[in-house]
Amino acid sequence: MKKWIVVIIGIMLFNSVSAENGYDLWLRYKVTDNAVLLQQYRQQITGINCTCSDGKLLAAQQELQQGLTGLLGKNVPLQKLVTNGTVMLGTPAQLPFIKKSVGENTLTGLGDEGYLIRSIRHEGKNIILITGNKEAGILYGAFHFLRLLQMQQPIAQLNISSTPAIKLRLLNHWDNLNRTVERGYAGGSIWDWQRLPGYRDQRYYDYARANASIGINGTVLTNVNANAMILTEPWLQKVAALAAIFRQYNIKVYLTARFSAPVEIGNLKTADPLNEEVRKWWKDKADEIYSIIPDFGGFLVKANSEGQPGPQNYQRTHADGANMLADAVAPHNGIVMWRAFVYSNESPEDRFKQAYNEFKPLDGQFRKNVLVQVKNGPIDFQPREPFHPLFGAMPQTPLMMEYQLTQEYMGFATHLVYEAPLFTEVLNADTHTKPNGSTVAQIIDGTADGHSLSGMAGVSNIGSDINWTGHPFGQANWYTLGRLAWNPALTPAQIANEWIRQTFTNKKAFVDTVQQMMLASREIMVNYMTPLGLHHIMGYGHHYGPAPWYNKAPRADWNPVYFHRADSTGIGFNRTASGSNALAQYQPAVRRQYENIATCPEELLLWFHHVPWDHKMKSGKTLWEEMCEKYYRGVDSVRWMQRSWSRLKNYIDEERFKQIEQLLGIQEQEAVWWRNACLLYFQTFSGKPIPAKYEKPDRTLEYYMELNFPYAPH
Ligand SMILES: CO[C@H]1[C@H](O)[C@@H](O)[C@H](O)O[C@@H]1C(=O)O
Repeated sequence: MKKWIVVIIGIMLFNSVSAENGYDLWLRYKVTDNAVLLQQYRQQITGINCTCSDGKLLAAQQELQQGLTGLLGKNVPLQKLVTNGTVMLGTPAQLPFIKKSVGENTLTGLGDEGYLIRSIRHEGKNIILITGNKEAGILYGAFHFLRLLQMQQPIAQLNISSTPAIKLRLLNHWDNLNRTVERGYAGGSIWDWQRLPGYRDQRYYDYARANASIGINGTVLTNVNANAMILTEPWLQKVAALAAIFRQYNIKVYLTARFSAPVEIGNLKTADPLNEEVRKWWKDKADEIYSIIPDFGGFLVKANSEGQPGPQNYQRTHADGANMLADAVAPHNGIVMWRAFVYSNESPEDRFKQAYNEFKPLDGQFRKNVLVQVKNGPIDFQPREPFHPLFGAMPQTPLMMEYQLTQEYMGFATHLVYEAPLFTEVLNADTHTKPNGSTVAQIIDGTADGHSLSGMAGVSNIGSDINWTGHPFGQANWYTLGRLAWNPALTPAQIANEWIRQTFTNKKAFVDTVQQMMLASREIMVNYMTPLGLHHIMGYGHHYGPAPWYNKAPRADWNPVYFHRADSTGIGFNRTASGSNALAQYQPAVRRQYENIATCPEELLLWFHHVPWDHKMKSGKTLWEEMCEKYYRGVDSVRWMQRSWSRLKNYIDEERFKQIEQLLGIQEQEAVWWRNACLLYFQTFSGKPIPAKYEKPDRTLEYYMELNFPYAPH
């Protein structure tokens, strides 16, 4: 009998230690597994003192108590007394000693969301002070403090101050009201509309905690391909229930506004933005929304793009449309994010150019509370794109960055692709629009042109899967968005390091290996999918797997052949003056570099040039040989990731180890698929064989051309 009890308890313990499904994201708060450090932490942290008067402070205090109790493996009590090791939370207004101890200037510099974490002496005791002018800052400071412990950093002499560089740090959900998610690969939408507002799922709290921990302060709940129903009263009540939860975590809710809503749900005959009735309808609608959700953030709008209605339906401009909505929300301090991802109904000669052509002339015409939201590149979230030429081209308008966390063109939730290198590559690009510094980062953080409104958004990769993002490493992309929006100067290595230590373990061998994998993963994907500036050669519609041969789409610019333009003379899209001249949209310094085939970075070559197959590359190889080399290297590198991962079995739980092992297995097969399909197809133009030194494709081009999604050659 006794033996059985021991066995059962043993199994329970084993399960509680080993059951890891990724739900906790990077907020695991497991007991510190370094005995020396644990002892120190236990002495340095003895209790929490908080003058909690407000929801955000309460959230900070709860998180600290939960986190510290977990990390220290003992109860960390709330206490009124100040003792050695007290973690004290409060604003200078609540704790007047702070002003003297910290200094007024330092406090002013923190703004509304910044924080200080300091080891100080107070009432003769050594305490850790977490303060900010507003409760929001303290919440962020509390999460930073927990991060230090999760990363096993020293906390003896803390003197940390931090403020966000970007004001609006947002997730964009492409979630539909029927709980499907456009381009979502991690299950259905986490918004349980049917049971809202009555049922407040624990997931909403955990979602908010995760976002707050990385500084995300807003979420657009609904798809940009919008449904006007969300703006009706019963749905707004559901939104209000979410807003009530998120508010405590300093997260505002935003909605997408369908431009034709006045017609669809308002019974008007028109949605013309200059029509008085229409304008009044939106004003009344905004008033109604704010009466239900007093801190509503505002609207995100996709208009006159891919069939969505917009002001151009009435011969009005994007500025007319945006300003009408901006006027409606302005009395409530709301904002409008108007997307620049537009392309017309007819196939353009070069889709690259359309956003710039439509928006640049409107610079200066938008209201103060409008931001134009621009995708990182000119086409559509490809594995590599040059920076969008609108960055720097509209100095009078705050431009907001839109990244895509969900991996629509990067292997869905199947491939391990860490996106931080892609994001920072764009941020660090110099637009050359100002003599003294005008990187994309400086454009979007508002410093280049003196805008106080600034923003960065990521199209969410979150769904109802247990681990939120489908692929366990998808969490890192969500994590990255928040951290980069807070501080665009962070490097991919820093962010990866933080994420790995919190999500898995601090063990050096694991951290080093996984960090290397993550940092390499984006370029690896580029190599096996679209090396040397190839783009948009994926399967039509579903966007999964290679289909460079496809030419049957209803419009030319949805066809891969439109983008790669391979023929017997060469491959690539000529966007120089002798071609579409899209390069004219960049500043001369950028244009000159890209338009000269000798100075154009090879990684962007086929974005801008139609290059002969025997063109000599920097390596001395011909273009064709180089292309083969890249595709083969891409596959080899996935195999390297597999080998690296296989050595890590003993460092983490079996569940996540196996998941990632299996996913890497599929990624390897699909990298081979991309490589073979693309090279076999392009070979029909290059006229040269795949060099004999490489492993031979074991399938024919016809085989790949007949594959139909979702059937991949596994
Ligand atoms: C929401 O629609 C998406 C569409 O599904 C997607 O394929 C493309 O990336 O971009 C569109 C957009 O960004 O509006």
